[in-house]
Amino acid sequence: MARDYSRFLPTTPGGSTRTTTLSTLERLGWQPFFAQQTSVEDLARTPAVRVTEVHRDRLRVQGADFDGTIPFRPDVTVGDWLLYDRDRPAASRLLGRKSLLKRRAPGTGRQIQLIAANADTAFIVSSCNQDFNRARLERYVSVVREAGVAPVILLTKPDLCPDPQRYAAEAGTIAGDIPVVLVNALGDQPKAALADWCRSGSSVVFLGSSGVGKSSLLNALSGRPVAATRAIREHDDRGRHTTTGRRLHLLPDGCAVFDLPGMRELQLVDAGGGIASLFADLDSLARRCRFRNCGHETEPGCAVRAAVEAGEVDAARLARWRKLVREERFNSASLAERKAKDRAFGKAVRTILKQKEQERR
Ligand SMILES: Nc1nc2c(ncn2[C@@H]2O[C@H](COP(=O)(O)OP(=O)(O)OP(=O)(O)O)[C@@H](O)[C@H]2O)c(=O)[nH]1
Ligand SMILES: [Zn+2]
Repeated sequence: MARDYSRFLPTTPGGSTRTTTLSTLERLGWQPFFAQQTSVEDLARTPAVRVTEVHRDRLRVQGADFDGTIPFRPDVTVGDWLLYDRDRPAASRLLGRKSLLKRRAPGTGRQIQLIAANADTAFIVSSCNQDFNRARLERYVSVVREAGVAPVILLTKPDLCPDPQRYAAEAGTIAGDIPVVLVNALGDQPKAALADWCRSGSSVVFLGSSGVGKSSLLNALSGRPVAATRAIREHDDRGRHTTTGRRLHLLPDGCAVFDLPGMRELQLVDAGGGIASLFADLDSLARRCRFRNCGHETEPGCAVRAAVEAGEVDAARLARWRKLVREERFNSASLAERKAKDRAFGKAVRTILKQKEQERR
């Protein structure tokens, strides 16, 4: 990223360097939402900086005329805004987030991992081939909406498919208000096709399975190879995991793109609100079930099953919804809750064993 040297240039009469300084911040994604949390005095004392890279031990932060590092902090992720404290960088104030993508960390601890903060738009990328999976798209849409990010569905590889419109039509029925874009990630289409969302000062992220073209899209937008695509990585003896740091690429036209190697496949976490909004009809039907915790399977007085039987609700859609809700419940149950359940189960087992023991005597 080029430093902003405008403050070293003579100011034009009537103008001030302040506007140029501000525009550098705006290029980094500074928006009224963040400015509202600060004051002119705050900013003079502790300038606003954005976290543009996350490494194991440090964070790279960039501001209007600052580009440096601060020690790693677990409560901060790429895309966050901080008020940089020169005297105690590690104590820099974290500004409230516009959006936050997070996931359950893989492994047994299943802690929450912060992935990317303050993204405006998430491109949910899928290809016009066997990768296309409606349930998975719905899952992504739920996660993204719950995170406070606006979803856009991108369908890549239309050039390799005899009937790409079929995929676009199917994706269009997931939710009427989510834009669906067919785009060849390898050609010169991406810039124009994504221009509505990749505006100066906005932050976007590509999410989706491996191989759908996320790196290719990022490269197409930046006009040069910034992300190693799979075709290249496969010929690279250093292997696939050469770039593990998460970062924010600042494109020449002022749009910021998250690059999240190995983190783009999200597990549902706290996506309840997103699922409810995507399946609003089923969600409101479920409120009319006799039992509040109805599983919509065999329970009597189930309004959801009644609607399926009446042909008002598609059974496959109900199945996808149930799966999403189940997965979300599992992922969102805190570790403590799960431990409590395990303990209760252990206790029940011990009670039964004791009873059996007594019966035998
Ligand atoms: N023909 C065609 N090939 C594409 C398109 N998009 C991506 N590819 C190819 O598909 C392969 C995977 O693309 P990548 O951009 O590396 O995919 P990715 O989503 O970044 O993959 P991961 O980094 O593994 O998550 C590469 O060989 C690309 O050249 C497209 O729209 N059309
Ligand atoms: Zn029910």
